[in-house]
Amino acid sequence: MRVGVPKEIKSQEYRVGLTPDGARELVARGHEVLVETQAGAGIEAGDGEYEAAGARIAPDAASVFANAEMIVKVKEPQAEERARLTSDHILFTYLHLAPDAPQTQDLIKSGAICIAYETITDDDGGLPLLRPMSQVAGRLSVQAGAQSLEWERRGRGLLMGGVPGVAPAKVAVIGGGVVGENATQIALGMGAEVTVLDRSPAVLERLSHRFGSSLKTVYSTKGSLEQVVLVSDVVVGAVLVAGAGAPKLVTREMVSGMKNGSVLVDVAIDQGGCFETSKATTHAEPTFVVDGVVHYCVANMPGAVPRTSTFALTNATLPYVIRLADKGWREALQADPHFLNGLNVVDGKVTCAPVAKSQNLPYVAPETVL
Ligand SMILES: NC(=O)C1=CN([C@@H]2O[C@H](COP(=O)(O)OP(=O)(O)OC[C@H]3O[C@@H](n4cnc5c(N)ncnc54)[C@H](O)[C@@H]3O)[C@@H](O)[C@H]2O)C=CC1
Ligand SMILES: CC(=O)C(=O)O
Ligand SMILES: [Mg+2]
Repeated sequence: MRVGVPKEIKSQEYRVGLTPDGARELVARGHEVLVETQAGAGIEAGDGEYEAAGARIAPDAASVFANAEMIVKVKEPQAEERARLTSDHILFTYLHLAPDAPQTQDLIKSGAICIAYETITDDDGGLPLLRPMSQVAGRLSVQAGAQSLEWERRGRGLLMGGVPGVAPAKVAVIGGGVVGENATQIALGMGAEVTVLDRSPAVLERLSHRFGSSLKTVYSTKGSLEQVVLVSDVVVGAVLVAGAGAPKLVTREMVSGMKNGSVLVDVAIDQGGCFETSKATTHAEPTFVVDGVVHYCVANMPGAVPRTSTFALTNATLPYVIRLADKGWREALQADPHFLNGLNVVDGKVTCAPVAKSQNLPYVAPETVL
């Protein structure tokens, strides 16, 4: 198969969909790899490294899209990239379609086979291609929260861990999955006072077991959530209902009741955000203030650390890229119902139930399109 890797064009996105090592694996299996010039600049993988791995370098995105059967990316295709998609393409990348009607409409119109990293499942009930970026984003969320607490950044002027004799910041983490667990680890490591809320008792039990009495766990209800949020200095939003728009758990009213200079970090912003006052921001201008509360809502947080993130991402995605290239999309998805859960849009039909529901579109079961 001809596999194309365009340079990412989302604001401040320096990851790349395939490393030179990944290209080497595909080439060794008889596939052709076409990489846009400078696509690996953010991980210091020059064109020469891709060429040494057996890939060809394309001068621009247009020639990658025109000559590749499968496009492997990191972020959801931007409008300019969507315009290049045709019914001859397989698109394999993060999509986050539930809150994104314009993208969904463009993918429907393209006729392409669109497989989303974030809805592929595994036997343990996890999301193996979201997991590595959730690990990165969870850890980064606490760094972002700590920085946003600084006075010059319009925060309360608190040091996350305090110092002897002065109390640390209070951090609440809503959602104790992969993002939540990684945020908890870093926040506790920095010396913050940390509370995790989740509506799954099993999740709370797992975290309580891992972190012991240094972590407070709270079963999440409207009432308990409000109580914790109102006294917190930093709140990390880390909930997910796979494929669906994030539930708005923190209301505008709760936000206005928070202390001035408190910080909300909405990691769930890629699924629309779990704070009512959130709107997506970029690394160029990551924060804004509503009712005195600093909001950090960057939808591609791992893009800030492209080296760590690209390698972590491609460790997870490469085996799936290889299966698609070796077998073709139909056979690869037929062989694995978890992989099939990644199919979001095909031939103009929406095959991911939560996406169809979020946007009032007809749903077609993915098994029926194979
Ligand atoms: N902004 C960014 O750059 C990035 C964002 N993300 C996003 O972070 C979010 C979280 O991802 P993961 O941790 O991997 O998901 P996960 O599935 O591992 O964890 C989500 C947790 O939320 C809990 N939850 C769901 N609804 C809830 C509710 N109403 N109240 C309390 N808890 C609730 C679940 O029980 C689960 O424990 C996703 O939206 C993901 O796409 C992930 C990576 C990067
Ligand atoms: C998962 C996601 O949104 C990201 O890695 O950018
Ligand atoms: Mg206020």
